[in-house]
Amino acid sequence: MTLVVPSKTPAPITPGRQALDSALHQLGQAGDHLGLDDGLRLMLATPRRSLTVSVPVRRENGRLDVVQGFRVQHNVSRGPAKGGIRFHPSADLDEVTALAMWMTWKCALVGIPYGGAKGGVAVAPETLTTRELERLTRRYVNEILPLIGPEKDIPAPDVGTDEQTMAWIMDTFSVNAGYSVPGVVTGKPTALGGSLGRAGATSRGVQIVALAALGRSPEGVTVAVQGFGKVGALAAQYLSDAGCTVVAVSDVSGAVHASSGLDIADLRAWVAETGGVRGYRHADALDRDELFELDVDLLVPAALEGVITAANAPRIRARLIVEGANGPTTPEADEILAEHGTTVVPDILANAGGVIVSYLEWVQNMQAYSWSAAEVEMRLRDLMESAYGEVKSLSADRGLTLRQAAHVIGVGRVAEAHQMRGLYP
Ligand SMILES: NC(=O)c1ccc[n+]([C@@H]2O[C@H](COP(=O)([O-])OP(=O)(O)OC[C@H]3O[C@@H](n4cnc5c(N)ncnc54)[C@H](O)[C@@H]3O)[C@@H](O)[C@H]2O)c1
Repeated sequence: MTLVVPSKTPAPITPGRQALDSALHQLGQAGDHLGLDDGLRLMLATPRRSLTVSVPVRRENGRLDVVQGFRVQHNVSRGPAKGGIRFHPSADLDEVTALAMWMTWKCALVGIPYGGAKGGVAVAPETLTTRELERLTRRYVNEILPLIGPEKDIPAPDVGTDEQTMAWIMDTFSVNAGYSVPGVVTGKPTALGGSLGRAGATSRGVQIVALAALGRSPEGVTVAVQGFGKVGALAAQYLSDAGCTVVAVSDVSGAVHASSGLDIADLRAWVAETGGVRGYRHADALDRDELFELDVDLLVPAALEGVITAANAPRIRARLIVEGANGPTTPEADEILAEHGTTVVPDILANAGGVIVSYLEWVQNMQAYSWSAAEVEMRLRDLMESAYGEVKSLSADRGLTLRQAAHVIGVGRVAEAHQMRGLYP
């Protein structure tokens, strides 16, 4: 059964609505497999709390702009809500709801005691000065203040936000509380209680599951990565460090290709200097869309959702796709890839390294204690490898794709929590 939840977004279909439709489709499939009743399906399809806020921001030239912001807590049956905050012009309530839903299943799948949430502000951060960005962040936090807190809902970085954004959030929340509350956000600078290993955690997790799914020596394995931000750049770096040959990467500025392999450290330095991969001198320029069709072994989408569709899936030659991004593959594309025998390691498993180390950061904050980088990485590796093993074996036992198996496990654990807690009143 595919669940249909009324949308606040009118036609035409937006990218956010497509993401929410995909998330509901995946939930519907898992619900069928688990035999969930309609009432429970409706509970799981419906966010517990959704807040839309207007965020006024004073620009440097004195003009006042007002942008929309959102915070959605999809489910809190297993613990406090957890999920990133995105600053991107296409952020809307549907997109944020889909991303929050995926967070719920992801936390349950990797066995950490959180529910799912997400936040977004419909703004292009690169068009704002640092001071404008700080004012916008603080005002947005002030608007969503009633929802967040270390025991209620803990934000983290996502597209367009970073450690600095988290520092402003932590400060704004703490000033309002009257004392320092490091546990209100994760992905903070280490100077404020951030965890060692958090910055590269999502990418490290991508590397761990990619190597497990390859099932052979990484030497000679060719890789293409879409998106060269926080997740994509370090995923490319860690895969390259492991012995893979990263032949192509793209970002919003363009795409570059070198059949003998890119020097990822050098390319990261180029991006730090120029702002994008475009024009990198030791590689050829490539059309951004061509990256998906390259004859590579491994494809890592690490930008935005809805990029692998029925239109380009038939031309994908990679035998393995590891989803660094959330929701990069539409359900129609998923079917085509499954028919072609392409293995897709789904987002809720592949990019769970970020929320795992966020959880470890929060545990350290709540205990006023810190672990070494090696301890953090060991715990991350343990949780990623055991979740991968569970998904792989359920997929083999029941003839499911890895995405279906991951959803059956994640949705099943949340459904069980609901059933055990019962319904109040
Ligand atoms: N940051 C995290 O810890 C984390 C954790 C789990 C999942 N994710 C997911 O990973 C994805 C990337 O997040 P991030 O934190 O790296 O964001 P980011 O803002 O740091 O990077 C996004 C990258 O995507 C690129 N991009 C945007 N549009 C593109 C296009 N059309 N073609 C090619 N590249 C394009 C940007 O230029 C940038 O390089 C998102 O789906 C996010 O939800 C992030």
